[in-house]
Order: sequence, then structure tokens, then C-alpha cells
Amino acid sequence: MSSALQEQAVDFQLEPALLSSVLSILDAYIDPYLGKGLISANCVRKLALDGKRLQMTLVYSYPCQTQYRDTVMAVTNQLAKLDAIDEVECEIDFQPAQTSSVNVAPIPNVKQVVAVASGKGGVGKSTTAVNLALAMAQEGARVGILDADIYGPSIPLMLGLTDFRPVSHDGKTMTAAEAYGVAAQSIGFMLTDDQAAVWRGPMAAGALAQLLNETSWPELDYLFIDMPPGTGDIQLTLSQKVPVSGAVVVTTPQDIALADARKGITMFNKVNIPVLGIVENMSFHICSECGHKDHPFGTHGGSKIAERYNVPLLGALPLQLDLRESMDKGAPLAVAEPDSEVAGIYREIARKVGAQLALQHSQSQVSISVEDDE
Ligand SMILES: Nc1ncnc2c1ncn2[C@@H]1O[C@H](COP(=O)(O)OP(=O)(O)OP(=O)(O)O)[C@@H](O)[C@H]1O
Repeated sequence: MSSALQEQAVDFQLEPALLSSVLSILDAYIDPYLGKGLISANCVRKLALDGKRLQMTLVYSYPCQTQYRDTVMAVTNQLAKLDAIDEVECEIDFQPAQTSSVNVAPIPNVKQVVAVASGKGGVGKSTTAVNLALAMAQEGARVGILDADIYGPSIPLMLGLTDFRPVSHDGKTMTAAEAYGVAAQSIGFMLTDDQAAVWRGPMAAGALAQLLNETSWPELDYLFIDMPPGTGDIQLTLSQKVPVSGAVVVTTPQDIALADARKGITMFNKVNIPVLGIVENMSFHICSECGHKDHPFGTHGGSKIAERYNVPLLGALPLQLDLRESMDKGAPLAVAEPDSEVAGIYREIARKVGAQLALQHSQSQVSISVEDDE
């Protein structure tokens, strides 16, 4: 049996009639991000009864820590209707899959790599990458971010790390920085703007792959790569040199940005990297004086493109002054104002991204087992 299958082994110690009732209650609870019942989604690993207390272990394949309470309340309400159960003791864990790629070597300590890309510059790709990484960490994942935007490395500023300089303890690998619990590496820690500007496609892509592989990353569930804007050589080479599990495409609703986002999706399709979804940034603006909502860059652009390419629209962020100010201060809203609406939107996007990766992994596992049976 493969280790992936062993990981999913279940331990159900209830007598058959009770087990059947418990399983049907748990499978009737549809996880909103996986779109499956808890049993079908392989979330339930252990069930045992101690007197009238049901002991249950759930293991999620995507990070969703901030949702645990709601899930436990919802299933406990249903389970406690059974005569044999008075209370439920629930342990919940999160275990993401380890991606395997036949063509590209894995990055030591990194389970999944997610590219954050945009066709056009200035649409808020780095803002999205940083807040998404922080939101994923808030949902319980171990997260890193690599700033691959050599033409405008902004992550040192956005994470308040402008003074950080990597060091090497072994002469082979460099240390990563850490901010708000997220590991970070940036070409901006090492280069002046002048040096970066003279790089061209293949050289830049090679240097970035090296930066990625020669950083001593701590154990990470997800490593986000803030890609350089555009759909040219660097993006293509990078996606072929790095084991990318999926890509998030950031756009604004403006026609010109959407046209470039389409090019981005086409590029990822060409190199067989699944597009996990679209983030529509600067989607709307709420007037701070009168509360009126308007759409300075147009409407429904992100959803149309998501529909056209059959990928999810992961979320829409407002054009908001404090969102920019927080990035300039190195204290992104996802962590500086965790109760704000914007922080909530980023956490929702983080759960969707994690779930898309998990679903994709389970689909590839199904196709492997079908081939085995033949
Ligand atoms: N939703 C938003 N509301 C207000 N300001 C925003 C928003 N998103 C991004 N910004 C601001 O817009 C500017 C560009 O954002 P960012 O650097 O994230 O874009 P980018 O697509 O990564 O750019 P580049 O192509 O230069 O890498 C930044 O000053 C950022 O703070």
C-alpha cells in the first residue's frame, strides 16, 4: 500500500447500526470548499464511543482552522439526536498532500508550490500573494513566499523586511526571512534595482530557480511564488523548472487587464499547470463619505473570464485606501486587521485555493488507481 493510502486509513470502532447512522449524518454534512460530504471527502479518520460520548477525529486536506468551530457545532447538533450519543469530542488536524512531479525535482521541505501571476503589471499581484500567504497561515498552514518579481521586488517592503539580508551557514543554502509566521525570500534582499533591471529572460529565470532551490526553507505546506508580471520567457521557464502545483491569476475588471489575464491562463494551460482560480482585485470601491459602491474598472470582468475558462472566481477585493497603506507600512491587512472584511475575503480565498489543490490531488490519485487495476 502506498504511503498516501496508508495516511487515509480509518479506524471506526462503532457497532454496525450506530456506525451506519453516524456515517450518514457525517456524509450529509457537505464541506463547502470540497463540495463533498465529510465521509466522501475522507475527512473522518476515527470514530469510537466512550459511554455516550462520541470520539471523532477529522483530518482536513486543506487549511480551514477558522471554520472548525462551525463544522463541529453543525455535526454535533445532528449526532446528538441519536439515542446512543450525548456529546461529541472532536479532534481536528490538517494534512495537505505532497505534490509529486515526474519532470521537476521537489523542493526540499516544500509540499506544494503555488504561483501567483498576472498578465499585466500593477494589478495587485504582490498584494494578493502576500495577503493570501498570511491568510493561509491563519487557516493553520505552514507557509512561505518567494518574491520572484525581479523587476519590482516589493515583498521586503510589504512584509516590513527591508533590512533583512540572507546569510549562509553551510556555504550552500541561504536563510529565509520570517514575518508574521510566514517564511520569505526575495531577490530584493540581494540586488539593487539597477542590477535587476539588466537581467533578461533566461538568466532571470535561472537565477530565480536557483534562489528557490538554494534557500533553506523551513517545513512548508505551501510556498507561494509572486511571479514577475507578464507571460513571456521568464514565466514559461520558471513554470518548467519549478514543480508548481497550481496558479492563481490576479486581474482587475478592466478590459486591458483581462486580455492579459487570458494570456496568463493560456500560458499555464500550455505548460500543464492547473489554474486554481481568478482573483479580481480593485473590483469595486465604497465611498468613505456616502457609502456608495461603484466599479471604477468595470463590472463582472473576473467572473466572465472565470466562466469562459471554466475556473473558479476565488474572490473579489475592493479598491481600498487602507489596503494600500497597510502594504506600504509592512503590516498587511490580513494580519493587521484580522477581523476586517478584506481579511475575511483573503481567508475565504485561501480556503478555496487549498481545497482546489486537495481536489486536484485526489483526482490524480483516482486516475492512478484506475490504471493500477487494468
Ligand atoms: N485592492 C487594492 N486597493 C488599493 N490599493 C491596492 C489594491 N491592490 C493593490 N494596491 C496597491 O497598488 C499598487 C500595486 O500593487 P502590487 O504591487 O501588489 O501590484 P503588482 O501587480 O504586484 O505590481 P507589479 O506588476 O509591479 O509587480 C501597490 O501600491 C498596492 O498597495
